[in-house]
Formats: sequence, C-alpha cells, structure tokens
Amino acid sequence: MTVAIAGQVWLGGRPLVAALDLRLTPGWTCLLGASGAGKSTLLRLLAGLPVAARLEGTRQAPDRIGWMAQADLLQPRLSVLGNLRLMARLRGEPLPRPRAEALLEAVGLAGRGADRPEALSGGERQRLALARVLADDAALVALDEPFSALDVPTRAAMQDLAAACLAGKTVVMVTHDPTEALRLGDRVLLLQDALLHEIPPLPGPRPVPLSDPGLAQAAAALLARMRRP
Ligand SMILES: Nc1ncnc2c1ncn2[C@@H]1O[C@H](COP(=O)(O)OP(=O)(O)OP(=O)(O)O)[C@@H](O)[C@H]1O
Repeated sequence: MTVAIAGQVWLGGRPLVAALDLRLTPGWTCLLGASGAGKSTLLRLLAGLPVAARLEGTRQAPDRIGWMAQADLLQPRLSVLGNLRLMARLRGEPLPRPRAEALLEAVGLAGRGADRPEALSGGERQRLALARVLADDAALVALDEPFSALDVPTRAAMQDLAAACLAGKTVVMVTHDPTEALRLGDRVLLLQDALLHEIPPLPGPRPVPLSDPGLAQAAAALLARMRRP
C-alpha cells in the first residue's frame, strides 16, 4: 500500500504547503505546526476529504481510510454498540456482534454496549471512536487532534491505548502537543513557513514512556522551535 502526496497546496493565491513530497510508511507520523499552518488541510487532502485549498500535484492512498477527530461524531440516538456497528451497516457488511464486543473490550468498554453516548465520559467517547476506527480495519488511519479535548491523564492513557490498538498500521496524526508527537511519532514533521521539516524522533519503542528523561527536554526544544517568531 502506497500513501503519498506531492506537489503544492494552494489556498487562493497563497502556498499553504510548498515543495510537498510526503510518503508514509507503517507506524506513526505526527504532524505539528502553528494554528492555521495547514495541518488539518494536509491531513484531509491525504484522506481524500473536501478542503478549501487546492492540491497541485499527486496523491496516492487506499480507498478505505480510518478517521478520528476531536469531535467524535457519535449518534446520540444509537447505543454504544449501534454506533460501533453503524459504518459497517451502511456499507452493507454488518459487523458481527462478537467482533463488536471484542472491540469494545479492547478499548476498555466491555459491558457498555447498551449505553447511550450521553452516558459516556469524554475519554470513554474517544475510546468508542477508536473502536469505530478499529472496526473499519483500514490500513491507513488519519487522526485530527483526537485527544486534545481530554484531560492530561486521560490523554496519556488514550495515547497508550491507540498506540497498542493501531500497531502495524500507517497512522498520520495532527496534534498541537509536542509531547504527544514525540511519544507516538516514529516520524515527527513540523509544518512551518509552508514547508514540512523533519524533527529527529526519540530513540526506543513507542509510546515513549512519560518518565523518559529525554522526552521533556525534546518537547521543550520542539515547543521553542514552534514558537519562534
Ligand atoms: N473552509 C475554509 N475556507 C477558507 N479558508 C479555510 C477554510 N478552512 C481552512 N481555511 C484556511 O486554511 C488555512 C489552514 O487551515 P487548517 O485548518 O488546515 O490549519 P491548521 O494548521 O490545522 O490549524 P489549527 O491548528 O488551528 O486547526 C488557514 O489559513 C485557514 O484559515
């Protein structure tokens, strides 16, 4: 499976991303940048979703792409199980109940299948959104700040869970959080001045433990680079 995007991204007459030549491989690629830099636009272009900008170039990606964002898009009138099985049902390939229940168990929601989304906490809703991505079983998964609305301990737990559940897939995630990018990213990219800059990743397995002595230092250095005038 090839996932690649190359060329220039234009917003009106302004280049949002110039000299783009991105090829994704299995593992996590984390995309950082200032607000308005164009991260979500680039992710949506990769995922084949509508954007205000225009790609002058080429894109190669699979048809089926897992998508998870800050807004979990759960249907309030469906149960947890109903939400999990919705996409498969719409595709006409129903998700067998035992598989759906195994997915709920994998994300720590065993026994919650009959609940309504309103009965879930913010972290639990994102667990369900993650289970929905897993149900799609797409080789490419695009994540747009999926954990940014969560409190810090819940966010760290979701990072660990997502890393475990999405192992082996090609994952591309937009985030504002340098620590998150460095914990999860096999590759870390900073979109700045309309160019993608490669940030050296931390050594060792993913997710990098929060206790890793190099993590805070690398995150501080990355934040300073992101904030430079
Ligand atoms: N629907 C739209 N119509 C016009 N311009 C848009 C639209 N959506 C985004 N833009 C513009 O495109 C540029 C990039 O936006 P994008 O959302 O990709 O940035 P971002 O880096 O993801 O920002 P943030 O971190 O704040 O979400 C911005 O200048 C934004 O104003």
